[in-house]
Amino acid sequence: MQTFHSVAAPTVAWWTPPRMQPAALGALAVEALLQEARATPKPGLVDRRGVGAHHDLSLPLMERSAVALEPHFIAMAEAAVRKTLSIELREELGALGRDAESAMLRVTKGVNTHRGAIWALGLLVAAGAQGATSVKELCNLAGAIARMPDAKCVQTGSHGRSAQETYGAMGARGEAMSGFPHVWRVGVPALRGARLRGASEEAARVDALLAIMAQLEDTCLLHRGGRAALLAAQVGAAEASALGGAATDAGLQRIIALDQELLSLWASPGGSADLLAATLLVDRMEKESKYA
Ligand SMILES: CC(C)(COP(=O)(O)OP(=O)(O)OC[C@H]1O[C@@H](n2cnc3c(N)ncnc32)[C@H](O)[C@@H]1O)[C@@H](O)C(=O)NCCC(=O)NCCS
Ligand SMILES: Nc1ncnc2c1ncn2[C@@H]1O[C@H](COP(=O)(O)OP(=O)(O)OP(=O)(O)O)[C@@H](O)[C@H]1O
Repeated sequence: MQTFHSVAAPTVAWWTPPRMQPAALGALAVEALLQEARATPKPGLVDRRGVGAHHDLSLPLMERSAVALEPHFIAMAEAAVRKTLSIELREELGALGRDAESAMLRVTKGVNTHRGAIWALGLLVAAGAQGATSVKELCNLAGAIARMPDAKCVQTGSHGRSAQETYGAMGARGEAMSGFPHVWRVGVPALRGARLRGASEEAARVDALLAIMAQLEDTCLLHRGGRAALLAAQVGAAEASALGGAATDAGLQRIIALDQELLSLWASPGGSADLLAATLLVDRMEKESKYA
């Protein structure tokens, strides 16, 4: 008769992926900003073709600004390694974010190249440094940090605030406090869906931008061109996506027509561009953390 010996159950060691290091997070944030700025064609925005609806921006300026932000993203990640999730961390990130804005303005001689991006990518880098790895975890944790009060943040007038007062738009703060829904629910699925359909990497990035533009209440558009500009951008982006996006001739034609519409309205979807950079960053962070 066969005897059965009891076998000790194997010890299950919970494997947690190693956290990404601050230097790596800073480098990925800059890479995402460069990829966003260079992605072409983007309606109304700076890209490799030109300056879009901007008199004070250019691709070389966006690139210099992005590179100058690297030590600031690293400092934000280091703060998030040192401190637990707390108001102290929120306040330190706020101070570092304001330092990063000052550095940006020094490099660009006063031009706002990356204000919204410092906010969004700074929060996401901090979430990565705290150990979040998946796209959803990163957005959730960044949202939790954004929802904490920062007593040291002095509220000054901004275009986003005036769009909030005039149109009730929640803007960059609202997007972050809601856990970046336009990144994990819209941008990342659009980026990965386009790649799966065989689009080139650049076309997939433009398609992710279109998906975000079609849904976002972008305070850059509202501030420059009111509800008419926001509607033109949302409808045009949705139509370009429906026609097949940047990988198809019909989609490309609609993108170029939208570019013309936005230029005639002197309007630019800067918030959507920031969330494209955030999308590219979390997409990479999730992949890198699997092998970190
Ligand atoms: C929250 C910020 C972006 C200010 O927002 P506000 O709407 O008042 O200002 P402003 O109009 O100058 O900039 C908003 C920028 O956000 C982007 N944006 C616009 N609409 C949206 C949107 N719906 N979703 C996301 N981003 C958007 C645009 O690029 C725009 O330029 C930020 O500058 C800030 O206050 N930072 C404080 C420093 C801080 O706490 N940092 C912490 C972590 S880095
Ligand atoms: N490729 C890009 N082209 C243009 N803007 C971008 C791009 N990528 C990101 N942005 C975002 O758009 C914002 C710039 O938009 P805009 O020039 O409308 O803002 P502003 O300086 O607040 O306003 P204005 O120039 O009307 O006075 C930046 O904060 C930046 O984060």
